[in-house]
Amino acid sequence: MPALSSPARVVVLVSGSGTNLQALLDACTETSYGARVVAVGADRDDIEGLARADRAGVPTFVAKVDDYSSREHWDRALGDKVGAFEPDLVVSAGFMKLVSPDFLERFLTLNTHPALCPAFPGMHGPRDALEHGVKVTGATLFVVDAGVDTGPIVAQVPVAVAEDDDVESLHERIKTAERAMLVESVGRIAREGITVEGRRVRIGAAGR
Ligand SMILES: Nc1nc2c(c(=O)[nH]1)N[C@@H](CN(C=O)c1ccc(C(=O)N[C@@H](CCC(=O)O)C(=O)O)cc1)CN2
Ligand SMILES: NCC(=O)N[C@@H]1O[C@H](COP(=O)([O-])[O-])[C@@H](O)[C@H]1O
Repeated sequence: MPALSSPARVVVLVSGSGTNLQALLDACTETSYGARVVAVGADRDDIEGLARADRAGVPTFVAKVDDYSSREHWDRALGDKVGAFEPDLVVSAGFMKLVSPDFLERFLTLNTHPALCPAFPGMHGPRDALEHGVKVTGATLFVVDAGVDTGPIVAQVPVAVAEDDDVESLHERIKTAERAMLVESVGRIAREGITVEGRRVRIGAAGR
């Protein structure tokens, strides 16, 4: 991996409430954290994630699939909007669109997912975990690849499923653990670097 800027330049992609984004924005107020959110992008307007960026004084952009003649054009436009901010790292945090191999060639992209990958990929991790009856689920931070939630794993955190959980209560508890994992991992990557060799991800020494 090429050396990261100092502080590392991070573009965050969101589709909804943006609590993971907020956790990163809060962490980035400390110079010692080592990263800076340089822009926030979304696939839709009028979401709290974009409002959080506005309040923090961080530039935003929107790329809606319907505004482009094809999914490929959308993906290229998204990549160009991201690229304009010259990120060291892209963090997909509740971004509900799959990105192409071309996008992933251009940017080292992390995604946070509310399940213990490879279990329960897709858009409904907490629901699928509950329906399956698992007693432990959690969250995974991974390097995005061309599959759906299949990329090399950076970090995972377990969360116990309670007997009286519904999808909302379980997802909220996962999100609390997920935010801490995301903030810790992105900060370490920014300060220490990251190496991805096949499916093995290492943060530290040789990664910068
Ligand atoms: N190439 C990849 N792109 C992304 C991944 C990934 O693993 N590989 N992770 C996502 C986030 N994600 C779950 O973690 C996820 C997002 C979206 C979908 C999906 O099927 N989306 C549909 C549309 C849904 C909608 O707009 O409501 C789609 O993209 O057409 C599955 C998993 C970030 N990107
Ligand atoms: N497969 C993608 C997916 O399910 N993403 C999940 O959406 C939530 C977004 O919360 P936030 O908008 O409050 O950060 C997070 O739990 C994230 O892992």
